[in-house]
Amino acid sequence: MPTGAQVAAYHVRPRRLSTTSISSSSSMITILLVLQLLSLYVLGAQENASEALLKFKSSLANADPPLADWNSSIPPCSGNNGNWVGVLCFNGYVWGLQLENMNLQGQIDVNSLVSLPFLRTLSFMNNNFEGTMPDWRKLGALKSLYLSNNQFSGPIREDAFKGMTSLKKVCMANNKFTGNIPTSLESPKLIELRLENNQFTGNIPAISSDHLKVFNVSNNQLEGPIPAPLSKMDASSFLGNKALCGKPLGSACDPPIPPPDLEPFIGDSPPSSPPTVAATTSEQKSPARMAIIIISVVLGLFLIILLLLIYRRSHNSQRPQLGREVSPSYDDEKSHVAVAAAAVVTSTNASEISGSSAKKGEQQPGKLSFVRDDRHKFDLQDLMRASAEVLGSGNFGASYKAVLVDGEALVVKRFKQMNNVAKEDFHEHMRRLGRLKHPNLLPLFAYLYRKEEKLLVFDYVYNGSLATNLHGKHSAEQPGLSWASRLKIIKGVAKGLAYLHNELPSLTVPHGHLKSSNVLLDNNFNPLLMDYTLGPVVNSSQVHQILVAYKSPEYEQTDRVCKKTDVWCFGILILETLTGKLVAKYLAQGCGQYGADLARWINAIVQEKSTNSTQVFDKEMEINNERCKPEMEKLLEIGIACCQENLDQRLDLEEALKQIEQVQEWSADDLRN
Ligand SMILES: Nc1ncnc2c1ncn2[C@@H]1O[C@H](COP(=O)(O)OP(=O)(O)OP(=O)(O)O)[C@@H](O)[C@H]1O
Repeated sequence: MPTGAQVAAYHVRPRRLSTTSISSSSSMITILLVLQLLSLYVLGAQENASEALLKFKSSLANADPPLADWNSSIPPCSGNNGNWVGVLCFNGYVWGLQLENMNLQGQIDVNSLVSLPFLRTLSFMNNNFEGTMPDWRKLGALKSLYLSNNQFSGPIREDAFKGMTSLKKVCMANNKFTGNIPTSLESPKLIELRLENNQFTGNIPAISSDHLKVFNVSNNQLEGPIPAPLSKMDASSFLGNKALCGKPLGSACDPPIPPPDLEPFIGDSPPSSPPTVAATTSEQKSPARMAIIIISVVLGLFLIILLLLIYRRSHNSQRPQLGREVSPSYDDEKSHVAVAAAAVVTSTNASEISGSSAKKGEQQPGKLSFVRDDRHKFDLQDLMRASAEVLGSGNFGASYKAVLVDGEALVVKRFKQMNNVAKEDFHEHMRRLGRLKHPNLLPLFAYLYRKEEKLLVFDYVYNGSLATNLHGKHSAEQPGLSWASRLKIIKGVAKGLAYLHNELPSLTVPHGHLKSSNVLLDNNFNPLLMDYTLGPVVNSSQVHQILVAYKSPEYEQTDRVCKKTDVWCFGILILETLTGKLVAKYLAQGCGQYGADLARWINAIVQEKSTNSTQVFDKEMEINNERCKPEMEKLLEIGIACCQENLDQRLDLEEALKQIEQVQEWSADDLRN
């Protein structure tokens, strides 16, 4: 975004020119002329911007209807307001394009954007752009570039970002990029780089920006050592690759293979003595000798490995094995939980070791604390023996599904941003969570306390989350959620929330992290809230970044959250459930500027509702069923009333629940008639 100073500086250019050409006789005339020139200049700039954007639009496929209001009858910007959809303005200038979720295809005509001097941010996320990476270098002043969730493919040239030294955020996740990660991405100002879920190969370049906060290359085909500056990132940022090694992953890297020109020295003349001309000549003449050397080295290595294996076997049979035995069929990602758990074991401090069966001197796992009496207990070793897979990585860290030997499926969630709370306070809070009991809450049943990280253990829920059910692929066998299911889910969520509010009246925001991936669905599509009531133990410096509640308008405006903040999160959940529109990226850390984007997301739904109330609903529901439609509309009204920025106008939870229950009663009546 251009600063006022930048814009002023830009205005000054024509002023200097004009002052030189005007005589100094009358300063008044000068000022008038300057102002006139200035306004001509601004008008000119507006026209340029219109032209540039219309040229850009003409290169797109499917631009109408989403960009239908892009036309020259009105300038793209008035002050800080964008008159054209997706155009971000400052002081009358275009500083960004945010063309997301529009099903856009075709070419991105970078050249046409060159004449927008203050363009700093571009987002084309969640569209259908295909083909190779456009050449952005002509937009050298760009600060953020969001291309995630498209179909871009092929390799990216090494110098694709050369000279773009202002880049702070680059998001290219969920495309089909191949080849190496371009080294030109090493912008010194980089804060965020997201490349996950592509097909990048080779090594990770040494990206070393001091500002880097978000980095993700998971689910590519990368290999080799993780560069040292990136070792401070979370391990989940590197999962699902071909063969990455080093910190923060558990796997150590192999020592580097000696360069080929050193090989002739092995077992021959000492490395320090330079090869004689005679020796060199004889080596060149004797490939057979080379082959013998290579074979002996390979045989030697084979023997060493064999000896190591024999030693490990006899060693292991003498003492219990720590960590899961990784069967050869497990892929890298699945075995990672064992690595994670092993990390917990090896660094557990002695006072936490479960005592009863511990033999002196043996390494023991940390002790799991169980918070419910109605569950059978097991220890961390059982967990480590479990087969495991990564479910995903959220704002806190990764979550793993682990199936115990007896077939019980669990979810282990790692939390790293909970290390500022005193140990006893943490235990007390976990016990408090353990006492909560409601049909719409997923119960916490065990946890592990370590200073640097915490593990929380829950039941695995087979039907997935509301998010995956809403936004995943649907087919005849797996249809989308029906209206009745959605209503049942919303009602259950409201009841779970109301229970938390009643049970925890002293908490400012009793849930604090409500979003569709934190609502799981049991076999009967009853919702189960998870990740609730974590606010009191999350590091206060990170709550804003991590918890959804802290992305609310009131937090942005007043730095405070309140009970109605949960209602705001609930309102968004209702709108997402009814429209099927993806909101996750607006709530996620990083990609996208939060406040304005989310407000726009809500407003777009409100506007769509007023122009065509059927259009706004997810087509997967029975939108043409005349008996359901009034109910859907009523629920939508409630959702909107929960999303009001103004706290006085926003429903309180009790009222929202009451109104939602009425929707269901009408539904039952309707169906009976
Ligand atoms: N108990 C569970 N049973 C089944 N799936 C689960 C369970 N817990 C989490 N998941 C799913 O695993 C995935 C990762 O969850 P995780 O909680 O780590 O991230 P998130 O919900 O996306 O973000 P956040 O960390 O902000 O809560 C999500 O799709 C979530 O719905």
